[in-house]
Amino acid sequence: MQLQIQQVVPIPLKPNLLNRQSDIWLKGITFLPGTRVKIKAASGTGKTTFIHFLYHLRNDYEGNIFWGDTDIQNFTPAQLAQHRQQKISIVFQDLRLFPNLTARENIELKRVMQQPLYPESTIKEMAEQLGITKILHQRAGICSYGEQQRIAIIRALMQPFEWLLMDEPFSHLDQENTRKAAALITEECNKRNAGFILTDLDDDHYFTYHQNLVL
Ligand SMILES: Nc1ncnc2c1ncn2[C@@H]1O[C@H](COP(=O)(O)OP(=O)(O)OP(=O)(O)O)[C@@H](O)[C@H]1O
Repeated sequence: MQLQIQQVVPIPLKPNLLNRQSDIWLKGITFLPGTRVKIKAASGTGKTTFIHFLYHLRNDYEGNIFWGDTDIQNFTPAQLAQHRQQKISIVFQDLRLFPNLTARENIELKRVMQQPLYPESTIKEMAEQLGITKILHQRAGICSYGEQQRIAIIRALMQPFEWLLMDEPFSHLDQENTRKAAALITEECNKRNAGFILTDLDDDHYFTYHQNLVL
């Protein structure tokens, strides 16, 4: 499924953005299926805002966002729910784990929210790959931010998707753990022929991107 952004601008930020150069705001841009897109921008320039527009958590923008042929504003609640279960997955910047559930329960909830894509054993396999097996039984709320980030990444990989949205997904990880997480994400996207959109403050060398954009 291709994604098209047409002349999008956040209404609250419009006065500030009109004087800035951007590859995305107020532009026409297409993200082809299965491609890897990096969006780099300084703090406070709208990365989270843009990701929330794509996931339809916010709609205070002008312009249009098309997932395939459908303007996201025209999705019914049922279509949006199905879209989020089958077509797009997300790693939020603020992670949004349930603090009183264990790491495993947070991931398991996502696994069973639709016809499960993977057996339960995959949770342990991915946790081993990312080095968080020991905290799977621990409440997410007492896990370190780096551990929580890895839980959120595995949770996002538990469901089917054509696009994975990731908002500064490695901000609490050291280089070695980022390398491992990037390898797992690449493997999972390749299995699904899926694309991803990743935001970050700086350049990185963990992926080869098809599009490298500045917000
Ligand atoms: N609903 C809103 N109304 C008005 N301004 C908002 C709203 N939401 C966010 N902003 C402002 O929009 C700007 C961009 O915020 P956003 O969180 O998208 O930036 P960001 O690039 O993700 O930042 P960071 O890298 O620090 O996480 C900020 O100045 C923020 O205060």
